[in-house]
Amino acid sequence: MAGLEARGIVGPYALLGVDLAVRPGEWVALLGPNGSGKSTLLRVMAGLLWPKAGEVFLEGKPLRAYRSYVRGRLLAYLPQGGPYPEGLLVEEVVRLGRLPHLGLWGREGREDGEAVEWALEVTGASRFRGRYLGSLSGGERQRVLLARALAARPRYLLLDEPTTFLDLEYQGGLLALLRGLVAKGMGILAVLHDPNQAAMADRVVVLKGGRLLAEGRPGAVFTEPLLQGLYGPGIRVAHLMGRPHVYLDG
Ligand SMILES: Nc1ncnc2c1ncn2[C@@H]1O[C@H](COP(=O)(O)OP(=O)(O)OP(=O)(O)O)[C@@H](O)[C@H]1O
Repeated sequence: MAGLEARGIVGPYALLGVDLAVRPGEWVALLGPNGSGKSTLLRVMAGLLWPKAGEVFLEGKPLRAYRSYVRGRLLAYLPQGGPYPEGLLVEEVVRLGRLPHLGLWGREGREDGEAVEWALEVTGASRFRGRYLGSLSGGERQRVLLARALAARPRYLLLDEPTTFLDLEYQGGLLALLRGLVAKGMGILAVLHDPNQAAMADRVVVLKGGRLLAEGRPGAVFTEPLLQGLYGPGIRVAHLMGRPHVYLDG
């Protein structure tokens, strides 16, 4: 079946039995308090950590049965932090995203060049192309790393707090970009701390203590009782233009 699916994931670390699926053309936001297991789950679904029990399926086949270059064509992952290839030029960093597509001799073709140009363009990173990654600000670097993930032209994109470091304009740009990618058929799973950003997704999944606490449309999941249970009594929810807006009542 088309999709990236985690079934009954137990361990490593905090995960106590989690089921989560993302389908092509769907944007799922993953939320939860610090330490609830979001990054761990993302890394399990990216094939970077192996669970103690349970299995991840990619297009119906166990993720561990894929050769890494085949998996790398289908699945891209943007981590939360480093290490970063600081000594590489931005264009070189983004070209790394094409590695799963290159043959034995690593020769790049027209399609590879086009994918790199497209990724630099849509992330607004073109103007940094000749600079070293290590010379960029945190937000600029984040856009380049997203471009590297997109350059693979993956079917599924896993993003761990992609809006961190971005100013408000680029946060909006990134969320609009995700919406556009989903409209073209990409499946996206993004860890987002801000419920207002998560409310733009098709579906939200909330983790607490390594278990799935709630899942569904943002408007159905983001209620005051649920959010207050997660983040404290100061959370309020207003509804504007059919979408929940979450704020702190100081
Ligand atoms: N390498 C590790 N060794 C031991 N414990 C770990 C390791 N990585 C994560 N953990 C633990 O697993 C739990 C979940 O961590 P994880 O990073 O998945 O949480 P998170 O929900 O992404 O948190 P945050 O919102 O703070 O990023 C935490 O208690 C963390 O300390």
